[in-house]
Amino acid sequence: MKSLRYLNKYLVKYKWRLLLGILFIAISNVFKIFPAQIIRYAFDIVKETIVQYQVLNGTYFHADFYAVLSKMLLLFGGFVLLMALMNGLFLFFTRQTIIVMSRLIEYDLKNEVFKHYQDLSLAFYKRNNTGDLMNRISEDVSKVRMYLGPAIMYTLNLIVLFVLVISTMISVNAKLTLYVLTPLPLLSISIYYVSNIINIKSEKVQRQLSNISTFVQEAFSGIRVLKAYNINMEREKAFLEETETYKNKNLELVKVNALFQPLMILLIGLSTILTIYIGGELAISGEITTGNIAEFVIYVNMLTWPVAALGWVTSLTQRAAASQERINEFLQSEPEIKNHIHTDTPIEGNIEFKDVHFVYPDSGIEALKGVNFSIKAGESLAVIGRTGSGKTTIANLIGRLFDPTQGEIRVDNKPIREFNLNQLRRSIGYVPQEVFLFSDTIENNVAFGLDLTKDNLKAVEQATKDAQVYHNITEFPKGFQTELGERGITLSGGQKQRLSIARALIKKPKILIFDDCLSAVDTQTEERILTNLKRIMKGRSSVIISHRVSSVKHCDQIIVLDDGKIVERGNHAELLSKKGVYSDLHEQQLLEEQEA
Ligand SMILES: Nc1ncnc2c1ncn2[C@@H]1O[C@H](COP(=O)(O)OP(=O)(O)OP(=O)(O)O)[C@@H](O)[C@H]1O
Repeated sequence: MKSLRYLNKYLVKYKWRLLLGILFIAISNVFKIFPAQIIRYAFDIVKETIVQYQVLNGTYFHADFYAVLSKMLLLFGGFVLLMALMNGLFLFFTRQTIIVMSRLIEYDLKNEVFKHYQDLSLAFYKRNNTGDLMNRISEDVSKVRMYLGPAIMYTLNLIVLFVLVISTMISVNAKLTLYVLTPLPLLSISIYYVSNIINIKSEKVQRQLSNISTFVQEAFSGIRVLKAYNINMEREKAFLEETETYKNKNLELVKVNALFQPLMILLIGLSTILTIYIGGELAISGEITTGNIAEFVIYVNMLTWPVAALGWVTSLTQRAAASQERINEFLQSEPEIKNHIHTDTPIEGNIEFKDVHFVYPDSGIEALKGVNFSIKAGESLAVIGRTGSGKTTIANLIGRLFDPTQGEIRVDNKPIREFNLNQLRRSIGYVPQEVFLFSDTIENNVAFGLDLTKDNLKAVEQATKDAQVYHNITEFPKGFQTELGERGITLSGGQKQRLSIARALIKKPKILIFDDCLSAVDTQTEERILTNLKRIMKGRSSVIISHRVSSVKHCDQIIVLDDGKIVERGNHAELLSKKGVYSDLHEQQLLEEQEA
């Protein structure tokens, strides 16, 4: 339960709504109590006057007496109706304050969790799977909302009602009060157990539903592979198994749910029977009136739902506490990469790696083992090497997605940590190996956060021209407004890569990093992109990571990586003359090209 204390700051933020809610709960309950007393009064009047009415039978006053009595009862009826309406009105206000407060806190909490997610480092995302991250921001926050809304509302309601009803009941007859309230704790405890079983079973249903969603989502996004391997039958069978499990879990839940209502009605009925039986005895002995019995039946019925809700609320609160604990666990995880500098210093683009070592925290793999190089602003550096040699790691370290485990990275002759992290990342145009396009228009995918002003629209056009993808876009019937499906499935691999390049170029970055992003582009288009790059990147630095010699041969400096170490360095001509790894790679790729 301690974890829920975290939410107190939000309760303080919305204190006025909460206080108003409490006031409305109190008022609505007062309107609930009055009708019971009016009914008791009416009962007693009818009981007392019915004898007189019978005595007057046949006299002149008989009809008048009837008219007065029925008018009075009609008035009482009207009163009860009015009270019910007022109760309803204040119940509406209660929900408008407390339930709205819970929705506002849910909104704030979701935003807080998302903002924190954004600040966390890549290592955090490696450690936690996407499903878990999504669950905490959606399901867990919803469970916490149930505590802030219904749980708080029903608890307050119960407290207010208890004070009002029980004190009224005791003032009528303490003995009867004691007897009729006895089954209520039993009701509360049983509801607690039943709702716990319901919750456990619903969670199982929910989990199975997520399994089905993941299954279906993978089936859609991997549709090409599935079709190519023609394994429709196997997938259908697997899907059938998943839905069968879902059905069975749901049927179990339905069974327990079916128990819930009858159990409640049984226990409520038990209290009513007790009220009438013991109340009847007390009325016979003259301790209470028959009107009091009617009044008590109403009180007992008024109490049963809030008392039953107590069991439900306890179970809700326990679940909310567990969810909040999971949320807190994420909110308390600190980003490994911290930003201590909040002032912007213009970045020129000089980069220096001084004996940089890097070990991935989760796998323990030493991806870089003493890497040294420097790039002056305006120069281009190529990184070439076998798969797994550490090329992407260099890109990751320049963007401070990780910090080196040993050695130092300097930008403009200053340790990289002394730059505002946000500004550093804003100054870098990074084209990753795996292109990710959002389900949005081409225009928005390239502009990527920039306002679509007239100037920016021009820049989008220019960037796509520089990335050699403009003519592809204009060929689509909707041009730049073409919507890209999930992960851009309407585009070819090469088109996606070029769109991703355009997205980096539009930023006019001081440092441009191409991480093997020309692999799906033919050599002629590649040549044109690289020529455009020379023009755009004048005075800015570029890092081109590739497997292909054709992508790196024009760079000012080329480093060849092998198992995290630089094994050769120089420009294209120098490396060819060395007749080493680079020259072998060049020959091999020339041969492959000729064969192709
Ligand atoms: N996030 C990570 N967590 C743990 N280990 C990693 C991570 N990323 C890369 N590695 C490991 O670090 C080593 C270097 O990886 P890196 O991605 O830098 O290679 P690369 O040269 O870019 O390879 P490729 O050309 O295939 O992209 C590899 O052994 C890889 O398995």
